[in-house]
Amino acid sequence: MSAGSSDVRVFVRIRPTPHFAQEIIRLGEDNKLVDVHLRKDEKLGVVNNKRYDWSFKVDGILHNATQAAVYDTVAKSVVSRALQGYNGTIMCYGQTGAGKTHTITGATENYKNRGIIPRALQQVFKEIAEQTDCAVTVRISYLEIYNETLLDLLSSMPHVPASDTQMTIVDDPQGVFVKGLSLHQAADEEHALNLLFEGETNRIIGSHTLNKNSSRSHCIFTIHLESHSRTLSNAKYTVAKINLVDLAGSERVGKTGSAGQVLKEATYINKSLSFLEQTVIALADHRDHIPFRQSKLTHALKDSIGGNCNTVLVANIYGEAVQIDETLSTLRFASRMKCIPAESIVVERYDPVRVSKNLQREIDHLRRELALHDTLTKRPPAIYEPFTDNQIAEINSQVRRYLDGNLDDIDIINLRQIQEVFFQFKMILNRQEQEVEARLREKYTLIDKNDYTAISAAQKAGVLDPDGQLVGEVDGSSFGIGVAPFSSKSNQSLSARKSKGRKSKDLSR
Ligand SMILES: Nc1ncnc2c1ncn2[C@@H]1O[C@H](COP(=O)(O)OP(=O)(O)OP(=O)(O)O)[C@@H](O)[C@H]1O
Repeated sequence: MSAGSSDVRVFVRIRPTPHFAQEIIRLGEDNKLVDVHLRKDEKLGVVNNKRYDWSFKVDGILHNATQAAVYDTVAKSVVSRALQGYNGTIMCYGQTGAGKTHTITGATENYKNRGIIPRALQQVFKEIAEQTDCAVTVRISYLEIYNETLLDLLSSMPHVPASDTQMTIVDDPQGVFVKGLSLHQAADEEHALNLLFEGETNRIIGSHTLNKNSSRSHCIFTIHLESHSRTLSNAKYTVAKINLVDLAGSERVGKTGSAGQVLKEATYINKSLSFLEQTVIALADHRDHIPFRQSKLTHALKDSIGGNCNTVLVANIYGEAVQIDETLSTLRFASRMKCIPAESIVVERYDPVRVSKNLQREIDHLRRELALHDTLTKRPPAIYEPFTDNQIAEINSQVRRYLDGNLDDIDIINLRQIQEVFFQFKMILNRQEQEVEARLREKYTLIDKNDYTAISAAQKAGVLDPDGQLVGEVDGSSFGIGVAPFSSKSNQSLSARKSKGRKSKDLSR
């Protein structure tokens, strides 16, 4: 497991407009400061509690930036690091119509204006082609969260089995995953782009005053990368994912003129974004409890916001004066995201097939090594295979002869033979104990030494004295205290004690 430092990084992207409110929104010369200055409301008087100035520190401002420049600034390093095994998330947040979908997906009809996802796919396959030491498998999934329901945007692909069961978000020690979401292996960039276009056509889009193509859902396009070494003996491999998140935009329904279904959707969107904000505040405050499970969105993003992930937020703002409340709200969210701690690590896994092959190779090597030593020291060769029935019978016979005094020593040959000798000793001992017990039962009625009722009855009958010693016979039967099975060690001594004296001759028969 290796670590890499990566705080949550935050960029502000401003949607181009001829009416940019430069008297209200001032961009720092270092391109890292956004100041918002509101004109004092004369009607409220000179002294009032209303705040008029804000300053937001970010990692970069993308003003009039091309799609290519946005990609290089925001995404390039996240993708490169994902190919080294670090999880990455790029998330676009902002009011409706501010340019989130334009940033993350871009204009599909215009190659120059393609967004982060198609560019990330291009970079992934380009870098994979350049790698000589690793073989990387790319898989794609595309999740939509619409009105708190999980939908698979790639379920219409061939080979995806129809499923009646609802998808669920599962917390797994290896990360959060969506059970039931289809994963599609993509052999090349073209194949991966087809998956993106397929998912795009299935997205739920609505229309309102601020955006005629407004996303009515949150969408997470995930590139799953599994990287195996080309050196076959190397069993380690890494798994990483890049989540590209296009959030639905917050909206003031009065402004957007939403009604009916679009209004219902807006309510769900605003509610889930409010839960996202609460989660971000809890993470930034290092609270013990983070309310990830409050909504599907926060649950699905549980391991994608900070923590073990290179997380980048693009805060999309619409820089017109009339949108300043929404801009302020987006910038506040952005500055909270910036406080979330993150330290991504590469989690290495082991390929069980390669591990087993390596171990077999190691065993073969050690056997050859041992055989060489045996030859040099003129020892009998070690045996690695299980004993045959004949070999076991021979060892059993040796042990018997040893116990009977007909064999002085059992030659030690190897570990496996020692284990078999011990096992045969145990078998013979068990069998002898059973025989002894059977003979005792012929002579005695054995009483369980813990069966106090039976012992007391025997004492009353006068066959056992108060110390448990045998004193007589009842109806011709002798009594002894023992327990079945007789071989139980704790009781054996007592039985033996009972047997001694009077019946030892019988036992030696
Ligand atoms: N940087 C930009 N350059 C050119 N056009 C842009 C830019 N940002 C946004 N647009 C245009 O603005 C319109 C709205 O953008 P987009 O759909 O991306 O907004 P959104 O934030 O995703 O909205 P919603 O939350 O409603 O889905 C689109 O027509 C888009 O092409």
